[in-house]
Amino acid sequence: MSDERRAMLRIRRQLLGLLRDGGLPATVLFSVIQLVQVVLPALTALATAAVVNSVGTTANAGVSRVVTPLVLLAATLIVAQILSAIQLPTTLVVQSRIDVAYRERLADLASRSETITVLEQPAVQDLIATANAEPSTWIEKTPGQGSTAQLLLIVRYVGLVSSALVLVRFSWWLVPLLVLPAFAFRYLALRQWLNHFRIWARGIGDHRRYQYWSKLAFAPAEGKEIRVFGIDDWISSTGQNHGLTHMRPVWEDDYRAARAKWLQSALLFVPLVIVFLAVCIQTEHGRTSLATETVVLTAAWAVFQAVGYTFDSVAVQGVVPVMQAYNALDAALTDPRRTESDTPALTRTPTLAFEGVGFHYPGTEREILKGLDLEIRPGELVALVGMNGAGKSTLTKLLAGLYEPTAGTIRADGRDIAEIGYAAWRRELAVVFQDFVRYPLSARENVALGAEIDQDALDAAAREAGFDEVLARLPEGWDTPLSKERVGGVDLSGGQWQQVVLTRAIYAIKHGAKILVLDEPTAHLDVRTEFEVFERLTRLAREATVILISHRLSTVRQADRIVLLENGRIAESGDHDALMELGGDYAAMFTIQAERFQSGYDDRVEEGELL
Ligand SMILES: Nc1ncnc2c1ncn2[C@@H]1O[C@H](COP(=O)(O)OP(=O)(O)OP(=O)(O)O)[C@@H](O)[C@H]1O
Repeated sequence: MSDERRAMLRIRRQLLGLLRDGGLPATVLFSVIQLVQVVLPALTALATAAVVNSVGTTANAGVSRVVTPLVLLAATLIVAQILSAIQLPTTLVVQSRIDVAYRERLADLASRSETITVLEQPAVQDLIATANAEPSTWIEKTPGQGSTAQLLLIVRYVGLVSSALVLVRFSWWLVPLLVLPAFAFRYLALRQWLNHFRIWARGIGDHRRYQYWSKLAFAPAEGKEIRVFGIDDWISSTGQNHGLTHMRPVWEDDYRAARAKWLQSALLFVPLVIVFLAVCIQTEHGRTSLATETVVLTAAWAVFQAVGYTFDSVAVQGVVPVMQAYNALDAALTDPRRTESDTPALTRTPTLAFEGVGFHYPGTEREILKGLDLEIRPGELVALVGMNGAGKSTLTKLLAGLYEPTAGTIRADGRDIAEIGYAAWRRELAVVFQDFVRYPLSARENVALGAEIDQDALDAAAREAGFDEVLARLPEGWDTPLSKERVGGVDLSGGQWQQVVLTRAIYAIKHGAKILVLDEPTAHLDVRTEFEVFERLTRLAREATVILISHRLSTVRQADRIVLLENGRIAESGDHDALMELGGDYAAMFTIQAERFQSGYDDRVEEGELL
């Protein structure tokens, strides 16, 4: 068996396995409906034959002979109606349950990698986009649609066997006469579909561009510019051009396919006509009954229905790229060292030690950190300063275990944090990144982020982050959604958002986190608010170690220690007075900033208040 076939078989098995997620009752009901539906044509054939048969004998045997077959026929027709009525809702329930479970597994998979190194690879991002299974085109299918289609493909063979069994009772040669052309019909129809599929997919780039340009007109931000610049005609014609470039080859293929349909039609009708004529001639000569004729013709048509239906195969094809991407992600994101533990990694605030830490980002050569040594004592407030691009944020990402050092080790009380296990280690940290996420959730949810709600601790954290004043102005206080897109929601300013994430970090400390890492948490705050927040952080440092990155040297001067990062190493380290006395780069940077303040650069600060 070729590798391609083996891979396809694996995906088919996987799709069938997904049916478990549909829930037992719904999946069983779905399967029964499909099964009954495919054997119904054979049953209908038999019931119809029984009716036809009984009509001929009524005169001799009385009305009762005809009632039973009629009831049988009516029952099959009623069952068919009932099944078709509940088929759609059952299918939707099964499909959506499978999709929900699949997406949960995919999210689990994405968070399985301890570091974000793999996630940053463009190839992995492409896989994630495909595995996400959000069909934006008719050729793409979700795992739920694929797995129900795969089940149907199998069930249809049951339909084929039941119709073949009915036929074989009358004449064995009817089976190959009908089944073989039916498979040939299926082969041709599928080939045509797959070709259509390929042509459609080839122009996917133009299709996406068409979608982009078509949506532009409705987007509020772009809508502003479109109106101001008067470019609506240009936008719509550009979109249309992409649409036409994509669709022209597809339409040409449609015409070609329509012209080639005669062969498929011949495969469908010639055997049926032969069977029809053969049965008619036999009936004519009294060798077979009208009832037999009815059965044979109905069952013959059912054979074509069972085999000739290709949409299920097309649906399975539509989910193949999704499952391939999922399997590739599964392999790429499996981290053999992952440790799962609910117990806290540390019992007390540890001494942190960066020992000869070197680092370059994956896929790049440039050393961002070069043999960096730094020790941070428990409860110390360390300010990390340096020029743009010096590697300050990189250092915090290494501390959070998002990347692993390419040289050296980071230790907590002597233990390598990689050995502790990053998941357990991160529970000891509260981190505010520069590019934090603004969740469209309530203020309370934005702060607690899934942690248990302790309202007193939330209020205290809000006070310490200076967020309490903003909260007081929010229409629903803690319950106010922090997004204009939510009903009753509000938009916060950049500085107010920073107060939200600061509150989140302080709340985490109140819930046991032992190290607070703040990457420019106050850059958007006005100088006075920043100063107040910093003062509160100084008090917080008694509960936890605080590592703070800031460019405002006037604010960080109160830190226990200021560490200047330069060329991937620690260039200067000490408290403000010691570094000023040293007269190095820190002193120079501080003097420049101080002069700017004194010359009235920021009139919100009273001279001398912060410096
Ligand atoms: N994901 C990444 N992949 C490759 N290079 C990166 C990545 N993130 C950052 N860098 C590079 O690493 C260097 C250090 O960046 P980093 O963000 O650590 O600096 P920083 O000291 O925090 O700067 P700033 O003060 O501007 O925030 C920069 O040159 C940056 O371009």
